[in-house]
Amino acid sequence: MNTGAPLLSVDNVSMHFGGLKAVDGVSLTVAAQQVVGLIGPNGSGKSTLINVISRIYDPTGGTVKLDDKEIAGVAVHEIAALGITRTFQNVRLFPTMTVRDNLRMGTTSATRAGFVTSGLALPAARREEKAVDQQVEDVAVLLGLEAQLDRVAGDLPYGLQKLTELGRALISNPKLILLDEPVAGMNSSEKQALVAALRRVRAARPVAFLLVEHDMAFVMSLTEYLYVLNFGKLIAQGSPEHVRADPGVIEAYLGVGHAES
Ligand SMILES: Nc1ncnc2c1ncn2[C@@H]1O[C@H](COP(=O)(O)OP(=O)(O)OP(=O)(O)O)[C@@H](O)[C@H]1O
Repeated sequence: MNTGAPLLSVDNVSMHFGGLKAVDGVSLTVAAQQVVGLIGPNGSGKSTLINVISRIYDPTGGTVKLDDKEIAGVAVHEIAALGITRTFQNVRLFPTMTVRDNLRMGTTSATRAGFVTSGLALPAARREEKAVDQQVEDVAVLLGLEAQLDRVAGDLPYGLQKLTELGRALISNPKLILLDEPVAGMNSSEKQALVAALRRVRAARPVAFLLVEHDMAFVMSLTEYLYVLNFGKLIAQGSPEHVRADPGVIEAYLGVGHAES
């Protein structure tokens, strides 16, 4: 699947917190429109790596490139305009705002400036606001959220809040969405709804995903390629079938189980 220059290229990235090597010399790539999984036992460095890619952390070492351009120096609030958006392990919506307004918050700063200045009723600003309205409608239809647009986000069931968060990540037409444990806390019908929504998104939009998840059934059903972290280091990579049979991966997971038993 990895033909041509990768969309995302993580090269020898480390993130140390004092003496703790949370991520230690990790390299991985994500091709355009590919769905890649990042798995590993608790504390293996998955979220830390997602936080480096989304510019929450400046890595201690290594480089991250999007479309062959280094993203070091890009501010965290500028990363969506570059083409990388994300969802969080715990839902981070504006709970008192409507779904529609939460989705609007995902538009990039250039578009939002248009939205604010539309108070001046400039024709260009009005056109831009209409375009944002259309983007919101399109994403809501794609995710099955059209009936929820005027509901207050905090009143929605958990699964719909997670879909709203995905919608917010989609609204700026990113090249890459980082999903940090998207099904954590979901019941099985909510998980199925998310899998179906992600399949629709893939069919409709040219977007790649890098997803961190513990739920193996979810990972196996969606990803084309997997990377496995343990104690901050990459210990395996390959197709889901290949990784599932890798003795080092089985040991990493069983090791956790043994330590707990
Ligand atoms: N801001 C921080 N300061 C200090 N240590 C941190 C920080 N963030 C993470 N760590 C540590 O780095 C290591 C990796 O944590 P991380 O959250 O990236 O793992 P994870 O693989 O995402 O785990 P989980 O699956 O449990 O979410 C852990 O030992 C964690 O305690």
